[in-house]
Amino acid sequence: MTSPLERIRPADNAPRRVRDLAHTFDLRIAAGPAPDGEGPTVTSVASDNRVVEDGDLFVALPGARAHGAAFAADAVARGARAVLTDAAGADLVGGLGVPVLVAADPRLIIGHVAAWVYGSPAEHLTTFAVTGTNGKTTTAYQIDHLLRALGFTSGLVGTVEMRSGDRVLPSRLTTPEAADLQALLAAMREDGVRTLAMEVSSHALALHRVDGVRYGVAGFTNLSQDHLDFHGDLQSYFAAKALLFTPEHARRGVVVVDDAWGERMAEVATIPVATLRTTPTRDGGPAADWVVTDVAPHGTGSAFTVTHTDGRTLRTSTTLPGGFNVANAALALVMVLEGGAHLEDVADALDAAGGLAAVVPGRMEVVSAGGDGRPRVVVDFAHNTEALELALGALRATTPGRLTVVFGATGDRDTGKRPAMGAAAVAGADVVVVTDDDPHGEDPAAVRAQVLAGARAAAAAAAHAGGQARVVEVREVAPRADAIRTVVAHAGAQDTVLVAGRGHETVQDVAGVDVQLDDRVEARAALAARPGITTEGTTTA
Ligand SMILES: CC(=O)N[C@H]1[C@@H](OP(=O)(O)OP(=O)(O)OC[C@H]2O[C@@H](n3ccc(=O)[nH]c3=O)[C@H](O)[C@@H]2O)O[C@H](CO)[C@@H](O)[C@@H]1O[C@H](C)C(=O)N[C@@H](C)C(=O)N[C@H](CCC(=O)O)C(=O)O
Ligand SMILES: Nc1ncnc2c1ncn2[C@@H]1O[C@H](COP(=O)(O)OP(=O)(O)OP(=O)(O)O)[C@@H](O)[C@H]1O
Repeated sequence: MTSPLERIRPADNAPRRVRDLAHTFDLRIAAGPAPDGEGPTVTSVASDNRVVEDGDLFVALPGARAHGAAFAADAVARGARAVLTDAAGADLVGGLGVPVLVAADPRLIIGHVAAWVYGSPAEHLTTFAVTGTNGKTTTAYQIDHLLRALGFTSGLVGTVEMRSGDRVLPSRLTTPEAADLQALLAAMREDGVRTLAMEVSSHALALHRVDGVRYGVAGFTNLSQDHLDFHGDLQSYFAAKALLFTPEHARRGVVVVDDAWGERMAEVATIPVATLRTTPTRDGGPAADWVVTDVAPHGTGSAFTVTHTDGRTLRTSTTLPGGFNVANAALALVMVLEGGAHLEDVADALDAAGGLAAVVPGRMEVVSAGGDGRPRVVVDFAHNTEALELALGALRATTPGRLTVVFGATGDRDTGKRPAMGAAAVAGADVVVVTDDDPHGEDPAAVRAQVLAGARAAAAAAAHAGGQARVVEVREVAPRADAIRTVVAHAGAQDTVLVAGRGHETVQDVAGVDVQLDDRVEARAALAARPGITTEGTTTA
C-alpha cells in the first residue's frame, strides 16, 4: 500500500462546463471568476494535487492529516481549472484565479461529481464487487480469470494492482479514492474493457470512495476481527460492509453464509441476495440457495461441485490450496452466474481454462514446492488471526515434517489482534518465528513483544495440555529478511515454511522510511543458498 502516487486516467474526456457542475450539484461559488456564459470547463477530477493535470477539477477534501485546500494553489499551477471544497477549505484557499465551488461535505458528493464529469463510466461495464475481511483479492482474481475465460476484456481493481486493458499499475490502496476510481473506470471504457472485478474495502464504503458506482453483483466473503483501529468495533465494521448490499451500491448480491456474519448480511441486505454455503451446515443452520459439495483434493488445490436449489449444478476445481480457496472460487463462480452468465458457457470456459486457476500474487504463492532436498516455502498475505489459522491449517494437511511460520503484526494498526495472532500461530505450527511486518511509526520491538506474549502464553498452555501436550518452539528474529533467510536455511527437506503477512508487498514502511523487502525474493535467495537434489539425485547449488 505504499506504491507511488500514480493513477490510470482516460486520455480523452469530453469537457464539462463548471457552470453546469455548480448547477447540477447545487454548489455555492465562493471565489474566483464566476463560471458564467460558456465559462471554464473541466475534463477530469483529482483529489490529490500531485496527480493534477491540465483541465482537472481539484477536489480539496478535509482529512486527518491535512486539508486538501492547502494544496489548491499547487493544483492550479499544475492546470486545475476549478476547485471544489468545503467552507473551511474556501477560507483557506483565498483567491486562486479559478472558480472555487463550495459543498457542505465534498466527500459525500465527490464520487457522484467524478461520475458526472466522466459520463458515468461504470454504467458501461458489467461490474462485480467483492467485500469481506479475507478473500477479496483472491475472489476478485478468480472472477477476472473466469470472465477472461468467457472471452471478455476484463478490468481489475484491488490490493495488488489496477488493470485497464494493457495499462497496469501497482495499487496504493485496496479501493482507490473516488476521483481516481472514476478516472480508472473512464480509462476502462476507453480501453474497450467490458467487465470489471473489483475489491471494495470497508474503508472505501465508510469514506464514500465507491459512491457513484452501482455494481451489477456484490459479493461477501466473511467477517472477522480486523481494522478495528478505524471502525471502532465489529458492529461498525460490519455496518460499513453492509452498505455494499444496498440499492445505492449494487443491484444484487451473493453472500457466503458459512459464518454468522454472513447470515446476518443476507438478512440485512436491501437488494436481492443469493446465499452460498461452502462448508457443511451447522446444526439447524438455514439452507442456502447455492451449496458446495464433494470437495476433494485435485492437483495443488481442490475439486468441488456447486449446486443451486433449482437443480443447476457444475463441477470444477481451483488450483489454490486450502478449504478457504474453495470458498473464494465458489463465490467467484456464483457471482458470475448470478450476473447472468449461462451455466453451460461457464462450464465450457472453465474446462478450457483448467478451472478457477487464477494466479494471485502473494496468496498461498508457492515459492518452492519442496521435494528436492529443500523445504516447501509458501508466501501468504494472512495478516489477521483467522487468515493465519486457515493458512496454517491448509498447509498442515500436506506437510510431512515440521511446519514453521514466520510472521509479525503491523504497527499503528489494530493492536488488539497481536496476541491472538501469536496464539493462532502456536496452535497451527511447530515452530513460530515472530518478526516485523510493517512497523509504520511504532517501535518494532514493542509490536513483536505483544505478538510474542500471546505466542508464549499459548505455547506454555500447549506444553501442559495433558494427553494433547505439544512442544512448540517460539523464537524472535528481526529484521524480517534475516528471519526469512534463517528459517529457510535451517528447515528440513520434509518441512513447510509459511512466510505470512505481506504477500505481494515489496516495500516495508519503517518509521516513514520505505525499505525494499519482498518476502518471495528473500525466500528464493535463501533457497538458492542451500544445496538441493534434482530428480536424478545429483546435488544442485
Ligand atoms: C483512513 C483513510 O483511509 N485515510 C485515507 C485518506 O486520508 P485523509 O482523508 O485523512 O487524508 P489526508 O492525508 O489528511 O489528506 C487530506 C486531503 O489532502 C490531499 N493531499 C494530501 C497531501 C498532499 O500532499 N496533497 C494532497 O492533495 C489528500 O489526497 C486528501 O484528499 O485519504 C488519503 C489520500 O487518499 C489516504 O492516503 C488515506 O489512506 C490512509 C493513509 C490508509 O492507509 N488507508 C488504509 C487504512 C485503507 O484505506 N485501507 C483500505 C483497505 C484495508 C484492507 O482491507 O486491508 C483500502 O481500501 O486500501
Ligand atoms: N475465504 C477466506 N477465508 C479466510 N481466509 C482467507 C480467505 N481467502 C483468503 N484468506 C486468507 O487471507 C489472506 C488474504 O487473502 P486475500 O488477499 O484474498 O484477502 P483480502 O480480503 O483481499 O485481504 P486484504 O483486504 O487484507 O487485502 C490470504 O493470504 C489467506 O491467508
